[in-house]
Amino acid sequence: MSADRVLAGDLATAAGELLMDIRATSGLSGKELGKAGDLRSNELLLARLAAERPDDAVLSEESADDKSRLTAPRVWIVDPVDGTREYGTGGHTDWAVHVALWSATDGLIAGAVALPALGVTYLDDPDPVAPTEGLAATPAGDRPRVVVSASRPPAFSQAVADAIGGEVLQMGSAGAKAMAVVRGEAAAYVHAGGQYEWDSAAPVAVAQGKGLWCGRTNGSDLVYNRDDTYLPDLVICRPELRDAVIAVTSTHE
Ligand SMILES: Nc1ncnc2c1ncn2[C@@H]1O[C@H](COP(=O)(O)O)[C@@H](OP(=O)(O)O)[C@H]1O
Ligand SMILES: [Mg+2]
Repeated sequence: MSADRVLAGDLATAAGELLMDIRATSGLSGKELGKAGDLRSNELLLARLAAERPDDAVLSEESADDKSRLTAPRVWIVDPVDGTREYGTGGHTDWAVHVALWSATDGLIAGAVALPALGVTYLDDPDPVAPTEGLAATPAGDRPRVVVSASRPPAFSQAVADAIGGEVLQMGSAGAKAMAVVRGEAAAYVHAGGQYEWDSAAPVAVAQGKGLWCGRTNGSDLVYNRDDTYLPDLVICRPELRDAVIAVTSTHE
């Protein structure tokens, strides 16, 4: 396994353990807990990357954007807490730590998504993931689920579900929703209306590694390490559903 992939996994796991510790011992909750978690997880990720990959650039949700990344051959794209709202709320499993590595020649070349509340970290390797529950409640039936943002569900959510004979399920965190597809708890994750590169880079690296289809809602490729980090829409789905999903999402722009 590549040393970069191992490092991505180690960093996401370590930051996730720190976040669990902060949540258990800080006495904070809600927005205050989210703020503390963002800050301390970011510090851990930046310190470890500076020590172990001093020549690489970093793009983090919680750091000022250093534009030297635009000419760097390798850029780590990290989200110290994805699903900050859910992290701050007791009892949620749908929040994540994202660590991805982008290369100027090959795009996303390593990625890890930790789901700390479930004690698991997924890597962008091709190893199969056994079907699991834990993010979503056990479904009543066997209809495929389309996971969408709980706070900002896209207007086309129900139309996508109808197109694949499925149902809509709201869940926090882009990483958790992407991992719900990886884990077989959902068939597709669709988003529109706003997001940034750090929200999707690591989830997409992992999902692509597992053979899922990832792209924009108009069917085009996701492009990372752009000057403007706004990357507002996203589809991650089982490859056989790609055409049916895009047929709906591409007409809703
Ligand atoms: N309309 C929007 N504009 C900007 N960011 C958005 C957004 N909708 C979702 N996001 C971001 O995407 C991530 C997943 O959101 P959601 O849980 O709603 O699916 C969150 O990241 P953070 O928690 O890292 O801020 C959230 O801020
Ligand atoms: Mg995020």
